[in-house]
Amino acid sequence: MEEIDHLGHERSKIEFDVEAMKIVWAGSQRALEVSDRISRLVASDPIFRKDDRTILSRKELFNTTLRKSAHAWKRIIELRLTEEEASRLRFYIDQPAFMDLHWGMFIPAIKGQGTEEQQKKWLPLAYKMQIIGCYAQTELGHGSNVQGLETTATFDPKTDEFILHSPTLTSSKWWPGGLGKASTHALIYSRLITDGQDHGVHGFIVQLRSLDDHLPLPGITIGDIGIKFGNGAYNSMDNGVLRFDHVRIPRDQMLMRVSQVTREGKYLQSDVPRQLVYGTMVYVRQTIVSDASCALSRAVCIATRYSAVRRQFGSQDGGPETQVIDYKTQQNRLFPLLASAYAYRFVGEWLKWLYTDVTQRLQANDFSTLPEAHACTAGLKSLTTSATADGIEECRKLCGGHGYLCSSGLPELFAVYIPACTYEGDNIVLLLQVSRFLMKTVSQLGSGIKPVGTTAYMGQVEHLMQCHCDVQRAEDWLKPSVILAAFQARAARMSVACAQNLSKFSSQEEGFAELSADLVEAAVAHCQLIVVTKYIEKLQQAIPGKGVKEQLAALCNIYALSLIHKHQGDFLANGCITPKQASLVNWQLRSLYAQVRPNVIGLVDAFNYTDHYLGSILGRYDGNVYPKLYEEAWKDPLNDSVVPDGYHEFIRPMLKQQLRTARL
Ligand SMILES: CC/C=C\C/C=C\C/C=C\C/C=C\C/C=C\C/C=C\CC/C=C/C(=O)SCCNC(=O)CCNC(=O)[C@H](O)C(C)(C)COP(=O)(O)OP(=O)(O)OC[C@H]1O[C@@H](n2cnc3c(N)ncnc32)[C@H](O)[C@@H]1OP(=O)(O)O
Ligand SMILES: Cc1cc2nc3c(=O)[nH]c(=O)nc-3n(C[C@H](O)[C@H](O)[C@H](O)COP(=O)(O)OP(=O)(O)OC[C@H]3O[C@@H](n4cnc5c(N)ncnc54)[C@H](O)[C@@H]3O)c2cc1C
Repeated sequence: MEEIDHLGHERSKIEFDVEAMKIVWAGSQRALEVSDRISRLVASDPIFRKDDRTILSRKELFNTTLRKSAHAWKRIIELRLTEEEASRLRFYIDQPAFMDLHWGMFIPAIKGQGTEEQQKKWLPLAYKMQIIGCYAQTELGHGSNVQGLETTATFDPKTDEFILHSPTLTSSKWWPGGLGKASTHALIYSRLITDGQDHGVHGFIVQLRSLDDHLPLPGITIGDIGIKFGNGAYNSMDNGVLRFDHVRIPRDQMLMRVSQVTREGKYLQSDVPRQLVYGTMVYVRQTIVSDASCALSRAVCIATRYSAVRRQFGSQDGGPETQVIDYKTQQNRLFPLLASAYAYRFVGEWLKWLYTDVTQRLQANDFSTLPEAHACTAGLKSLTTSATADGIEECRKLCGGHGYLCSSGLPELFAVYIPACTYEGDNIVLLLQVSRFLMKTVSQLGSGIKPVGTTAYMGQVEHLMQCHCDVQRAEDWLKPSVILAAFQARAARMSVACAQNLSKFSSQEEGFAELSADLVEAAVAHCQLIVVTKYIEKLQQAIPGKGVKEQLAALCNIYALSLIHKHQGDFLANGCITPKQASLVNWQLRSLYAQVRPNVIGLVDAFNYTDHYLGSILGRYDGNVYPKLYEEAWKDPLNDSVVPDGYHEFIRPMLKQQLRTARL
């Protein structure tokens, strides 16, 4: 049967080169080729099917995780996939699994915090999957406050061993992914005690389960922490609980790049900063920003395609009703999310560069950019995951009732995504780290230390405190210099106001506690400025392809102006713009929406997602929504029988009872 493209009319209107945009989104022609090839490989392999995920029991679901992971590993070896291809394979399989923590945290932690000797010993085993590792930091009683962890690792000089112990219930390790059922080893963060002295939290490699029969080793109690939010979703992951009862490990299993314990039990600190113990979190936070663009683009792709298919009201003379995407309210909710997906993509690319740069510097013992890398990864992780979680839910609402069906793909996407606001650092806790960095920057302004990198704008603080926005007409809002000036003035004024208010308190700590809500807002303003700046810088590069740069520029303006509109309270209260200029933002936004409207299907096609990856009937490439929704409904297990299983036991007696009552 001939396949009909229900979105063909939309595709015929596109004014730019979608294939060229696919390259921009993927990062390069080669990255697009890899992505395309691997996504098809996954879509065509029945072991990677995922359409039944929301109706599987927990045990069945976890079993599919094991099967998919083992099959993926087999394919990686058979096809000799490169690291980039393997990571794409993981992405398109699209099921959280213990492998994520093994490759994404256990291995990077050994690389970042292990000595050369330790890396030589452990990395080959981990690379060949002869051991499976997880990252066990969080405890039942403490997650955000890493310095408050309670697990102890006490050095015993008699045997040259550490004794790992969980002294209280709250010291039980709680949450680590892969810990519950799959991992054989863990990187355990625990307090180092030598000679009765507590040296704070350090990382230790600990074997948990036998490599022969997978049973827990003596002194170890271990299990899964239970069902999490939503059907399917993150329940494919075995987040675990772990307790130690005086478990002994050799001394050389403490990761010793940052500090060492000698054979005699002497504690030594190398000249690398203590914060490197937190280095794996910086690495993962950076990856989470790129992931945010993927999750948001996926939801936006579904909502955009469906909004072009769905029609409500407005039929003239019996003609078709209006496509819901043509309602200005729909555009005002959807297009800023589309723009955000692109914005997060570009800031994610930049953050990856920043992370690579700081890693190279650390290897050369240059630690100068570490505080900025920490602030940027923490802040952008927080900003992008919060906006993405809200954005996915908005996309569900943009799809009306059908968005609530699991077959729309949106409920599972939302459920799997929202913990990103919590893991790798609660988003508020992370923004408070950014605000500390900002307050330090402001306090150093008079001392001759020139702010650099993402805080360079603070160097013109005197100008930014009094400058006036230049906008007279709506089109003036299209000038990058005008947009940047407004965002810089807002960020600088909010930080300076916080710093001035902090100085009114007798202690810095008291001030921070009291003003934390304002400090978080200042941190958000700073992070939004980074995203806008990096998007504008991206547009200064050569971008080939007919109309591609124009579309990206329109989206950049939508991103920035929709933020000014949303946060106009900040911009107005700080005198960065006038009420008249705020209203011109809306005029310009409407005109930008009209400009991108014919191109939105092209802009989501450029993500190049397969129907398998999208996992959504509403987001199907061909837009053939209604017949497929109808077909899908009949596949529900409830429809296996016409009369439900409990009819004779529950429904029939009730009906007969009513009949008897009625006769009475
Ligand atoms: C088929 C398969 C085959 C192959 C697979 C291939 C690929 C798959 C691979 C990959 C997937 C990739 C990656 C994804 C992996 C996983 C993601 C998915 C799931 C997520 C799993 C979740 C894991 C976790 O959640 S782990 C636990 C995370 N925990 C936290 O984030 C805790 C948050 N708390 C903190 O970070 C800190 O405690 C704090 C809040 C920062 C406070 O710390 P502390 O009290 O010590 O600090 P102070 O405030 O006093 O600050 C002291 C000083 O230090 C500076 N600082 C703090 N942190 C850092 C840092 N990280 N770096 C640098 N500097 C730091 C701080 O600014 C202060 O500085 P000053 O003294 O100068 O002010
Ligand atoms: C799905 C998932 C996977 C995870 N995987 C892992 C893993 O693999 N390994 C691992 O070690 N951990 C893992 N974690 C744990 C995760 O890192 C922590 O849950 C996270 O760091 C938040 O810490 P918490 O739970 O202690 O939150 P809490 O700190 O208890 O937060 C509770 C509330 O208190 C607020 N709050 C806390 N401190 C402050 C403060 N100073 N100022 C203002 N407000 C504050 C927070 O904003 C939040 O609203 C995972 C968690 C989840 C949900």
